[in-house]
Amino acid sequence: MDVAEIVLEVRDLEVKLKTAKGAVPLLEPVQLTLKKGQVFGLVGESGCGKTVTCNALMRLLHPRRMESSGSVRLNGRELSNLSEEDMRRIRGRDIGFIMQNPMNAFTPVYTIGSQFIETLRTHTKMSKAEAREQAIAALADMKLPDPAKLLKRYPFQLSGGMLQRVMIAVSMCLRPALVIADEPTTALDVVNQLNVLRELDRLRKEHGTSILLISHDLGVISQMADEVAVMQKGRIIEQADVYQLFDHPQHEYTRMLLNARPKLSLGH
Ligand SMILES: Nc1ncnc2c1ncn2[C@@H]1O[C@H](COP(=O)(O)OP(=O)(O)OP(=O)(O)O)[C@@H](O)[C@H]1O
Repeated sequence: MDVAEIVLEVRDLEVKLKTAKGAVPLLEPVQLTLKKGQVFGLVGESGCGKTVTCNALMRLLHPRRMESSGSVRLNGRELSNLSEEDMRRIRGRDIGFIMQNPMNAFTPVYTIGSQFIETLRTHTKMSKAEAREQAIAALADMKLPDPAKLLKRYPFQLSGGMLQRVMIAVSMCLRPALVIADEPTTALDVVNQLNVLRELDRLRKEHGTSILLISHDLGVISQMADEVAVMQKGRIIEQADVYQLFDHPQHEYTRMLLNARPKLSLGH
């Protein structure tokens, strides 16, 4: 693989839970490599360690309860030894994050506009007016109607599907190299699921963003991912190209997940 193409390289990422009786492993050494513009699917049932993996990548684990080790490189830069301040700059600017429940991503007492503009200004030198213009353009790009009006709304005034698209607009606006999408469609109905997946796919194609897509749903993964890792009990048990994994699953657990998947189609 051409090194210049590698956006994220994770080596021996381990997480342990600190308990009174000693450290309990939550994540066995994980290896991941994401190329530019690639969608990497991380799949597995509830509690297998998907969220712990992405929190460890972003260094968002609770330091008193968990410890992690290993190497995480983003565009060649090692993240594991950066200061907390440098890491804060990277989150949001170089790594975008889309979470399962968009309502949790926004503070209920502030308008969408003030939160969007604040995020942009934290990471750039934009004036308020410039940030507002950028926010409007990003919302329009996500095909959200009347973006200027939308900025004046509060999160609870939007449907789940709209709010999820606002979150994608926020997380993609600064053109991060990597977006971590943790169950981005689980809280949505089927129509909104498809719309959100289509938008993610389009943004990846247009901007070459790499996406780490976390899901328990192999139907979603099959539509989006190029490469897939299957996780069980904190361990990656199988990893392959999406066609290889779906046509020739090696592990019994993968076969079980495949048999349980719902049918979705992006129409391509
Ligand atoms: N703060 C915490 N304290 C103690 N244990 C935790 C904590 N967070 C996660 N765990 C444990 O780590 C394991 C992995 O959890 P994780 O949330 O990563 O699973 P997941 O695959 O993301 O599941 P889901 O799909 O339900 O979000 C689980 O056994 C969980 O109980």
